[in-house]
Amino acid sequence: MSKGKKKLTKGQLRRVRANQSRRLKGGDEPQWDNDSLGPQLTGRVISRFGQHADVEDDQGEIFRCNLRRTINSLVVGDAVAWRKGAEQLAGIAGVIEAVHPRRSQLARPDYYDGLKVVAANIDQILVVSAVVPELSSQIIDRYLVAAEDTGIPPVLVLNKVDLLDDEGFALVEEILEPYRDIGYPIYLVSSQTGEGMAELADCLKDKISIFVGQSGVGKSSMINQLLPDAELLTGDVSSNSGLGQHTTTTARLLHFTDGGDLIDSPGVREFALWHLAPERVTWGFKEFREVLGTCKFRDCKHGDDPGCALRAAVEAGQISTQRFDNYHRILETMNTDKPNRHFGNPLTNK
Ligand SMILES: Nc1nc2c(ncn2[C@@H]2O[C@H](COP(=O)(O)OP(=O)(O)OP(=O)(O)O)[C@@H](O)[C@H]2O)c(=O)[nH]1
Ligand SMILES: [Zn+2]
Repeated sequence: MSKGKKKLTKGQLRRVRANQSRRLKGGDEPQWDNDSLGPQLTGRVISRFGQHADVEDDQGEIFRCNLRRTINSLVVGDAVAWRKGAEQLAGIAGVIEAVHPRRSQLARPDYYDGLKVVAANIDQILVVSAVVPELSSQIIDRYLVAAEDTGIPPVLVLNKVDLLDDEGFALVEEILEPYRDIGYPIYLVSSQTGEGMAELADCLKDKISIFVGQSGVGKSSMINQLLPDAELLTGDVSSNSGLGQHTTTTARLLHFTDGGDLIDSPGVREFALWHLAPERVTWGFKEFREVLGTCKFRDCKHGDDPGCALRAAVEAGQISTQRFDNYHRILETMNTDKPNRHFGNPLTNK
């Protein structure tokens, strides 16, 4: 403000403030009066950016919408009630009025918001690993714990099986056996030769899935095969709308060729267990649950503690040694990673 400027009266100040807050909340966006809005419709948010969201209606048509100010959280995957405007206003086709209750949600740590929800109504998390560069049960367990924490069922996918000979297959089966035993579905695939991909497509049908896994395991190769239009993944819907380049960093919902949907975004892919308390990690090993609470000491660390029921179960062959060892290694690395635990990914150290 320049020095010579006259002070505003109280009324002027109030109006300026009201305008400012309206602007912050997207109040400068075009609004329809009730008469020019159609009947309430159902739809699904396939992309969210700033004060807008792209809503897909039941016929598969996409409409860019404003949000009613009463909506305080809206993410990709949300089921919404919305109305179409009589005509488009500045590229906006309608307004989202309400968000239906979510059956699941995925959050990631955020510098400003603590945990930030990034996607909703996900039915399954595909934990992708690969023969190359490395098949690590510890990395699988990290993702499984993170998935268990969300309550969204995980599915294991092992890619690049084209690189395995018979001996390799036997080794892989050995590593995967503990997961079969505790009931996780497992798909062995090659996105290169197509082996196992039809079965995987079947598992994706009628569900909203996300793919997680370390860089290089072949998520993109796999997704590109399963999607009708690979460029959609990095495509920028906003380029012709004048609304800026928001979509490359935001999560998006896309449709698989054989049915089912994918939610994809860099943020979602990086999802991991930065933020979990040690007890939650223990709980994330789902076969431990029936034994937990039966150790001799309530604060049992399940190490060398006397009367540890978990260790006894491992010794009795009820719980896999591989899983038990991974559990301890994960806790150790979480302890040493503490300073950046909330803002870095322990899987990639980024
Ligand atoms: N042999 C073989 N190689 C594969 C297969 N699937 C993917 N690859 C190769 O693995 C490498 C990594 O594949 P991407 O699809 O980029 O892996 P990604 O998981 O998407 O990696 P990020 O994009 O870094 O997250 C590429 O060189 C692919 O060609 C497969 O089934 N068999
Ligand atoms: Zn114990």
